[in-house]
Amino acid sequence: PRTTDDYNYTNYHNGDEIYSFQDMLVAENPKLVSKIVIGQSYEGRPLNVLKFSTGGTNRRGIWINTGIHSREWITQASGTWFAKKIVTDYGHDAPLTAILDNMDIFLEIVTNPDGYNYSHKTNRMWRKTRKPNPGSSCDGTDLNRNWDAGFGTAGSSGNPCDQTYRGPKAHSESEVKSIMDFVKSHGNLKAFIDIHSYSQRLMYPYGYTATTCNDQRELHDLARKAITGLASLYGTSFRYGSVMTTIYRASGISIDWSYNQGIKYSYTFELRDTGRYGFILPANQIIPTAKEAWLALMAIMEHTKDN
Ligand SMILES: CS(=N)(=N)C[C@@H](Cc1ccccc1)C(=O)O
Ligand SMILES: [Zn+2]
Repeated sequence: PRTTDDYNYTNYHNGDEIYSFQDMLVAENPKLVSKIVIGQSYEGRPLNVLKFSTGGTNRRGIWINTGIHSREWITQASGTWFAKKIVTDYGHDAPLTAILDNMDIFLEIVTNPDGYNYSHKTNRMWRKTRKPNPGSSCDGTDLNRNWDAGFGTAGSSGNPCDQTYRGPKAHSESEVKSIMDFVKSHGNLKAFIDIHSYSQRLMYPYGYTATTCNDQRELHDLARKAITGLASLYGTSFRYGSVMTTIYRASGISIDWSYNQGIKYSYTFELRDTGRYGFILPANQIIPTAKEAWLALMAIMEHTKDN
């Protein structure tokens, strides 16, 4: 495709195609979109973050990432659709325009580029990174168990052959460390949203402990509002609540770390479906999935702007 208008959003794309989409989007919208390279993956791929900003200096920001688990292709595809939606709606949709007139949005679409490449070329069901583990024949670390929040406690594995292998130590993986460093250097992020698939859930901290987080009431009410908006489009139903109570104990997860950094509106999505297709969601569900999820994201972003 020569432009992001004739990019085919109804299909899945490999890492190179998504990276060229990102460059096209920046070139087409130089006053609204820029690309920040926050680091590189183990195999040397750039970790690209799209910044959507209408000005100001270090405005309050919203962080969104997709594709931490490479096989969850619906999330990178939705992230691509979100990026195009933002530039399309700015100046035309009043709620989105108000968000961007007050806040910046940071979107990392291919958060695990090595794993994503591997899931296209070699093993569709690959989840982790591609860094070898010394002393083991099993490669890769689970980027959603490597964060410095309850790291190494129950809810992750110390076995490199497990899908939830946490890595040798907290933020040992460059893909996690790069986001951590960016979040800390920015210092003014108010929302942190990590998008996964599948099982149709919207969750907030904590995963590493059964302790109720301080903002549980507000996060629960906002989650309910968000999934109500999501369901208004096609009737898709999401469960919601804390990670621990809604899915299972999970330690070293992104949103427990971001919440403990003081980013109150820390959420994680599990997009479609509930298991019929699982990670292999048919491409004809990409746009409906992205459209309904966008309604939930808008509810969270509007609330963040106003609080
Ligand atoms: C199917 S899955 N791997 N996306 C499920 C995902 C659930 C989860 C998301 C966010 C935080 C904690 C737990 C995970 O185990 O990482
Ligand atoms: Zn996942």
